[in-house]
Amino acid sequence: MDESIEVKNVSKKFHTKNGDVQALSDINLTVHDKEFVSIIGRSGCGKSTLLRIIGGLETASNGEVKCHSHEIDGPGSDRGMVFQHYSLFPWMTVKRNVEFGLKQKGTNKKTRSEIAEKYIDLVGLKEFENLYPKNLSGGMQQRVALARGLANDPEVLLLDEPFGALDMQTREDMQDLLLDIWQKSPKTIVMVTHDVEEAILLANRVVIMSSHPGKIKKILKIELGEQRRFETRLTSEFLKYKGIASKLIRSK
Ligand SMILES: Nc1ncnc2c1ncn2[C@@H]1O[C@H](COP(=O)(O)OP(=O)(O)OP(=O)(O)O)[C@@H](O)[C@H]1O
Repeated sequence: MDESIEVKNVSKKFHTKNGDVQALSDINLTVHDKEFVSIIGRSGCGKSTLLRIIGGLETASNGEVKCHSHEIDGPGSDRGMVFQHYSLFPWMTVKRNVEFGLKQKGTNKKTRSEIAEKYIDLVGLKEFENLYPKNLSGGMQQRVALARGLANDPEVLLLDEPFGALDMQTREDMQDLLLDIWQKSPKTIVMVTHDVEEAILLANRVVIMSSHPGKIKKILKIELGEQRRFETRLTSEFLKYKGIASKLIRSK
């Protein structure tokens, strides 16, 4: 399998007026092409910092980070990010928001309209494509953000707590949707989450981090097959993984 993301000996220190914060220490992680990796750990363990370094929004203090063998030195269209707080453009309709990245890439009007409509339909917002973000609920805005991330078709999709602000039911619907999309057309995804079940249900591997400084404690391979659904959570294998991961997160 080809390597998509390579993180080698990465450390990150933030300098603040109250002193230095060692957010990450000696992180080594390889994400393969079309692999789904989730990152989980206690608050402050450096999950978002690691994802932001991969996204090129933050630079590592030490070590190297590569995407398809190219050193990452800033954001790039090969890596798309979806955040918890949607970051939609309030002055653009749903459709324009989804089309935005395609327009930046120079995709012609007809093609970007077709692609945007496909993903808007996929996330169940067909009737809302001409509305503005302020007229949508949080869950709907999150679906727009996901549609935009997918429409850009980056080689790597980086998701930072993408469903964190949603109620449980909407969150589960979104997880099902993401599973469905990933099973139909796999792509490399790295997702940060606080939710152990979400991490296990969606991923091929779960990276469990420890805090202060943020380190990788364990990488858990999840062998639940490709055809996962909401009901997979009820299986004994799933509960076994949940038990192992929960214990690792709590352990010192
Ligand atoms: N820009 C920054 N300046 C200073 N310190 C920072 C900055 N960003 C993050 N940190 C610190 O780095 C550490 C890791 O933060 P990070 O946001 O990556 O953790 P996290 O695991 O994503 O947390 P959470 O689960 O609460 O979102 C924390 O101690 C945080 O205070």
